[in-house]
Amino acid sequence: MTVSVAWDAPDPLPGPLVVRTVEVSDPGPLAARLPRGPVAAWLRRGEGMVAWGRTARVRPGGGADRFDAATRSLAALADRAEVHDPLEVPGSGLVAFGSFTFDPADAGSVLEVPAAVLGRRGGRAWFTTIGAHPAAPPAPLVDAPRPPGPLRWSPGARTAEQWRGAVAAAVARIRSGGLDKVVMARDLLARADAPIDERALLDRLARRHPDCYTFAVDGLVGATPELLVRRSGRSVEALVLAGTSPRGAGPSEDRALAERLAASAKDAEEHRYAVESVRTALAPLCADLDIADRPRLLRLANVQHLATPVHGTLAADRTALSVAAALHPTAAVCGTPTPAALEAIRELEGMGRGRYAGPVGWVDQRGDGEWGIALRCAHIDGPTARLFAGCGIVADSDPAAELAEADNKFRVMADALTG
Ligand SMILES: C=C(O[C@H]1C=CC=C(C(=O)O)[C@@H]1O)C(=O)O
Repeated sequence: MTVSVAWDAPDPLPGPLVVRTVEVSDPGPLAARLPRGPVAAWLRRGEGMVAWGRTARVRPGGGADRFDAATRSLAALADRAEVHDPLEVPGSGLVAFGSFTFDPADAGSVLEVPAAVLGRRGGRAWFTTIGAHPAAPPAPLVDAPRPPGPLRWSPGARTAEQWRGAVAAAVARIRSGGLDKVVMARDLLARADAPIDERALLDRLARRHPDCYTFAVDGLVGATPELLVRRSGRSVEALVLAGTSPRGAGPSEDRALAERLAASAKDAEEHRYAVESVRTALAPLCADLDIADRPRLLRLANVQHLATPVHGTLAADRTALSVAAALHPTAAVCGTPTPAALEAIRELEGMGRGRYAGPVGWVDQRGDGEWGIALRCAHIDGPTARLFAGCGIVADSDPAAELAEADNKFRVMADALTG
């Protein structure tokens, strides 16, 4: 396996990497500050970070150790960094944004160090420059992002009908034994007349989905509700999601749908597998681990989910990325048991997931960071967007209902693209 660190300056590395963080006055909505060019973002409820430019990029290739390979490259970079960071809050100083493939067999994972970062946490804002030359401080944008114009839509790897058939095949496989749950996903393609400006999507997503984590890393853009891990010192947190219902047209239908979700044995089963996969991964890493006994309801703009909060204390020092690596893939996106579910996904989905359903987020030089599961997202490549949505399948799943659920999940990105 190859690990490459590609610099936008000539090799070998251009002397020490200078990282400078300064406190700045409130910059207003972060997404509105992004200039044109490569961007990265992690935003929720007005806090988080936006980043631009590219000082270093690591492409660790495929393999189960792609997370370790990226971590080693980042550590080598941190070793030669000269960091001036008077704030020392999670995300200040040297920070990298990453997005990893769902399937260990797939190449395409990326960890990148931007040239400039604008962040806000707990009401304090900062600006960081990373690189041999200081980047320009954030200024009001002269080139406001343009939303995509008219789009042409087409099916991805499978038509709706074919995907329903794949879900039926997954149900049959579960009923025949050896597999308890598998998450089946599908993709959808949209094509614009001109390159899609990710900044317009970020702005819409962050405003419409304040309870989700709006993210962008190397063309993967979305708003995920699922927190794989937040690491702050020895403290870790996660929010496990699985089990979904639509939103109602009004409050009473909404409540009725929520009650049906809470009472559904099928959704409880889906959810239980996801929680147990997180417990199994975190228990060996934690000195204490607190997982709620019963899920609560998480209401989002287009769906409602069963959600279980998780809190723990790490037994030994580990970076946020290393904890994310230990957790991936949870049964919220793969299934139970993991190897049989991964095999079923490879055989039945008929597509490569790329970085959809993989960890996406950031890690700083202290090891703090936040990683979500890349859901409700699209891969933007020039004028094309490839949207993804998946659903947990258990023995009692109904393929038609799962198709409707996937359509609801597509809406997050479809609406961000269309207006
Ligand atoms: C796989 C996805 O959602 C997961 C997260 C929450 C609820 C899910 C479900 O109810 O099936 C999925 O496990 C997706 O949005 O593509």
